[in-house]
Amino acid sequence: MQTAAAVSEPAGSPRGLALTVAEVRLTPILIADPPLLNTQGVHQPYTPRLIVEVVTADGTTGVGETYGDTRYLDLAAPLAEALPGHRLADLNGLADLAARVCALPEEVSDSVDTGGLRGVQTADKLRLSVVSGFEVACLDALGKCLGLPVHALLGGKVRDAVDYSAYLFYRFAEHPQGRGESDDWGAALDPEGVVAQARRFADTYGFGSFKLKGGVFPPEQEVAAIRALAEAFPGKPLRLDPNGAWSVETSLKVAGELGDVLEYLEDPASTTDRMAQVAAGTAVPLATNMCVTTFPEIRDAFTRGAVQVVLSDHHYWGGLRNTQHLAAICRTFGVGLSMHSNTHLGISLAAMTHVAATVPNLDYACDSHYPWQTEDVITRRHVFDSGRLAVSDLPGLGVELDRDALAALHRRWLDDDGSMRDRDDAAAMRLAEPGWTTPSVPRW
Ligand SMILES: O=C([O-])C(=O)C[C@H](O)[C@@H](O)C(=O)[O-]
Ligand SMILES: [Mg+2]
Repeated sequence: MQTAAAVSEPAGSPRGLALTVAEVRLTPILIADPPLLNTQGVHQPYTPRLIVEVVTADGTTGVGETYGDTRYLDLAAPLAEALPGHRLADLNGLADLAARVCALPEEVSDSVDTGGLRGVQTADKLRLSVVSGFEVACLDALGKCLGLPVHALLGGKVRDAVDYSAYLFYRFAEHPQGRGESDDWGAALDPEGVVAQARRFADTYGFGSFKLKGGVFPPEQEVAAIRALAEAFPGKPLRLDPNGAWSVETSLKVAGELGDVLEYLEDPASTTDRMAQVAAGTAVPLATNMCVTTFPEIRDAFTRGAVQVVLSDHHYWGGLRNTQHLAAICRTFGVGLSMHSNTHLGISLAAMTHVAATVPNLDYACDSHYPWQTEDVITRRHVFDSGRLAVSDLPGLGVELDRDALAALHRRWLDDDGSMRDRDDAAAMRLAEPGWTTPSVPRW
């Protein structure tokens, strides 16, 4: 085991070498995903992720995970090539290195694409999403070398367990045209289906708060589903997230109808401007993982009171340390903080849990898609107990790569004809509803 002093060893010394990246492995994979509905369409049967491994000169391996669509892979490749020789502890240098070596795709500029479920798509955000996977891998390796858990490298945990929330989706029983894997959840397309799904989440994982992904059906149907949840789970925190599908007027109407049971309303309307108008007309807190997903968006949104809770996603924000910086800014402005989740595996869930453990102002139970993911690349799946995950004190992230599982999921990626390698919920929906296109917002 290395000592903490070894972090500052000269790079050429034997101990310094042990803390230096010697090799990077990138493994794109496709993981099974159920037919979950959102305002853009339905999840494809398989979704891409990228697994990052950094290997030190003494053979220690650290793992990270991030989005795996082609545009992320294109940026990850040159960073992987440039990383050997980089010191694990030089995390600040990672983003600089990425800025130097990653040529951005031509179609991404700093001002394009304000739509989509992941908020703006700027060049910086795309690159930071890639950097996040490398940062987590370096932290995992560093922790293993030093015998310290990642939360200790981030300054130390302030809690021993992190609360998660049940992430409910309207869903089909099967993927359109019977593609992909089957499961036994059945369809959830009405309030009864949503309550049954919530009941199973509560019974299996002990979750005590519930988020419903909305923007799928006309708002009155989703209001009815939230009312049904409130009746089935009296007093439990409830959230509704239509991913910006509503107008300001519709958002205010829903806030008025559900104000007594909602913990917060998540991205009822798209854009900071619309969110500010909604916030001005309701006392229901507004949360976002769409209009504040980058540092440059913070000032406008916070000074206008457009959002009361930021749902951080360490991938978007550039890693675990940037998430801590975001937390400090939120604290300064009196804005709440929690965590967003997209389809992800156990490496990212471990990373989320480590950073969440270090943030004093983590005010709400975090989102996680993890219960929907039946496949993983770690040897022991995370287990929610009473809706919480214990914070690991093992060195690094505390997870171990399952090489057989990784190889099988990579094989699926290799065998794919290209149709699953970039997430496209609208394309998947067209198989159920020919002619479907991504609805423009506001949809209602
Ligand atoms: O909270 C959110 O907005 C999300 O998690 C966005 C995701 O893309 C979600 O809508 C999904 O996976 O369908
Ligand atoms: Mg959201």
